[in-house]
Amino acid sequence: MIPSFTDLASRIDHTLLRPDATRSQIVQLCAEAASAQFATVCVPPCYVRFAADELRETSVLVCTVVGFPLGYQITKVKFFEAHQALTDGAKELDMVMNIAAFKSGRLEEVEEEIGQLAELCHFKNALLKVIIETALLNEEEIVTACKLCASAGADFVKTSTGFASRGASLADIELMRRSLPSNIRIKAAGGIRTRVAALALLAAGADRLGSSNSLALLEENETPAL
Ligand SMILES: O=C[C@H](O)COP(=O)(O)O
Repeated sequence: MIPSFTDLASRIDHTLLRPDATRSQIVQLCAEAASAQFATVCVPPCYVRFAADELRETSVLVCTVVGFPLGYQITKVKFFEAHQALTDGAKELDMVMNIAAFKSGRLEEVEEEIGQLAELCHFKNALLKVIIETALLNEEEIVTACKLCASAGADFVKTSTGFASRGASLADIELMRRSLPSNIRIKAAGGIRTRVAALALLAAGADRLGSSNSLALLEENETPAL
């Protein structure tokens, strides 16, 4: 079933994570999110407090990133980053999994790190999304990463940072949905540019979408393209 405008908007994180993002662009992002009623604005950590202030009289939440975009920061650094973001007003954190440790077979360390951040988020009534960066993983690794995120207490598993060689694909979402328990949600992100692509990702099992082109996803009359 095709979601209504409001339902679709409520599944989107209106995202601006470019390194050259300015304060005035964050003001515009927040105004657009309030008007369209997106789920969150996803902003760089340095703008969390500012965005929370801009959105204080709206229902739009602030989301930010941790260990972004490469994921190989040590746990103490990620924990501090997460703690500061939550103190500044973030209600959702998109944390990059330690892909380097994962690829080295150090799965317990990866799970322990996610578990620490999940516990912190839940203590502060916030949600943790874990970015596994599917562009860097094969199918077996995607399945393993999903199971590890689920057992560590993540609320969502997210496909991509938007800074790797590719973003979310339908195949990623289908595989992730098959690999995750039904209570763990999926966020598709990276390169989602059209309403047709957005609807296909939702139909494949995504619960949330992250896009730096969110307004276009709400447009009804686009040229179909994936
Ligand atoms: O987390 C979300 C991504 O950074 C968004 O990627 P995008 O800029 O390709 O839409």
